Amino acid sequence: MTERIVVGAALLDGGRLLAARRSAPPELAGRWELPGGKVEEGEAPEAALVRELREELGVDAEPVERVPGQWPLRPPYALQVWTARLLPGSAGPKPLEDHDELRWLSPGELWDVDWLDPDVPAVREVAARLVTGYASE
Ligand SMILES: Nc1nc2c([nH]c(=O)n2[C@H]2C[C@H](O)[C@@H](COP(=O)(O)OP(=O)(O)OP(=O)(O)O)O2)c(=O)[nH]1
Repeated sequence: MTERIVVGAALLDGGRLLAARRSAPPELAGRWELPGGKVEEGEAPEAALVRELREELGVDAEPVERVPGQWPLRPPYALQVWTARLLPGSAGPKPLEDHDELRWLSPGELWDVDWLDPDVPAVREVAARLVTGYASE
């Protein structure tokens, strides 16, 4: 079975990370994730990330850097994560699709939300980078 990639965005702004609460499907609703979605056939993952952030949150964003690692989801899917930032002039994120609540989490709040299980190691990687400050502008 060919592996299919789901991209998640660790959208960072002012040293905070955006978390999004899923509204569907029922088995995932209420859990928190990095906004994103499935990479389409022939699409680059970075392009999928930009597209999904526009569709789901109404923002103009750009990928910054791949977070090392890949985390298995329900086969054939696997999660890859990029840090991302809002472009100048972008609207602020709104839960337009798939989510019913958004939260900007400071480093001390990263574990206040109930992340989907596969996101936990990804958020841990992002947390290590937030603390060392490389993405905290
Ligand atoms: N977007 C996203 N999905 C995640 C994360 N962690 C995780 O387990 N998932 C799961 C939830 C879903 O089963 C799947 C992604 O599906 P999705 O519904 O977000 O993707 P999509 O927008 O492309 O959906 P669709 O076109 O099939 O409606 O991966 C995450 O951090 N971000």
